[in-house]
Amino acid sequence: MNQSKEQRILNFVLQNAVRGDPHSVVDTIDKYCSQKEWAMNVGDEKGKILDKTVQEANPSVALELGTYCGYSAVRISRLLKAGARLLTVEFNPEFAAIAKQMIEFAGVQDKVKLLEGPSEEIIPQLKKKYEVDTLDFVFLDHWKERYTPDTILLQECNLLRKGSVLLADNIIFPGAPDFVNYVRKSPHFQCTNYPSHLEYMQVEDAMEKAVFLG
Ligand SMILES: CCCNc1ncnc2c1ncn2[C@@H]1O[C@H](/C=C/CNC(=O)c2cc(-c3ccc(F)cc3)cc(O)c2O)[C@@H](O)[C@H]1O
Ligand SMILES: [Mg+2]
Repeated sequence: MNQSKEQRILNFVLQNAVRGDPHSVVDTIDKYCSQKEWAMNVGDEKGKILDKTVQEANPSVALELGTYCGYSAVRISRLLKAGARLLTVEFNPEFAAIAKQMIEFAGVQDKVKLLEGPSEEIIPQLKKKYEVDTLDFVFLDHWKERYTPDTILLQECNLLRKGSVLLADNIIFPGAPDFVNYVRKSPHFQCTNYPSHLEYMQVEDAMEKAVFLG
């Protein structure tokens, strides 16, 4: 049976990137998805905004919602300090299997824990099952209509602390209007908008940073 696009992306990385080199894995995925088949990785332009936000936050514990092929998991984890970790959540088993191989090939498996399941089930387990106290950084890149309910759930589960940084992809395209309204209207978040472009396209997009104020 013919391969999925995600399998083709992984194969291209396995054949063209440098094993153990997360930077080369990120660049190789960008090369494939800009030249051969578009895919919904955050990409290099928005990836640079992600990099800066992660470096500023310098998280000990980071969470990603929506692993997909593992592009941003590799991109984030390559910047983490020794002993820091990224928990990434993916509920599609095919995508989780691809991402697992991508993470291992990049050599960041000691920093990344892939949690397979829906975010609304995983988030309430983070404290007890995954020994999380609070989250220093959260990257939201899963289903756009889930950004708001999951942000509320993170607060209900006491997973945010004063200064926790949320960064959301696709604020313009496909768009997350209820999330933007929610965080910008909330007295508990200080928001910053970062205009950019949709991955691999000349289409306007943006990221939104929302810092939890406690
Ligand atoms: C139970 C559903 C909510 N909880 C969830 N828990 C765990 N994983 C979840 C998830 N939702 C979705 N996922 C996973 O996240 C990923 C989904 C991401 C959704 N992203 C998009 O739709 C998206 C879409 C575009 C896009 C842009 C232009 C266009 F023409 C078409 C698409 C660009 C992006 O950057 C995107 O992020 C998948 O791997 C999916 O399996
Ligand atoms: Mg996205």
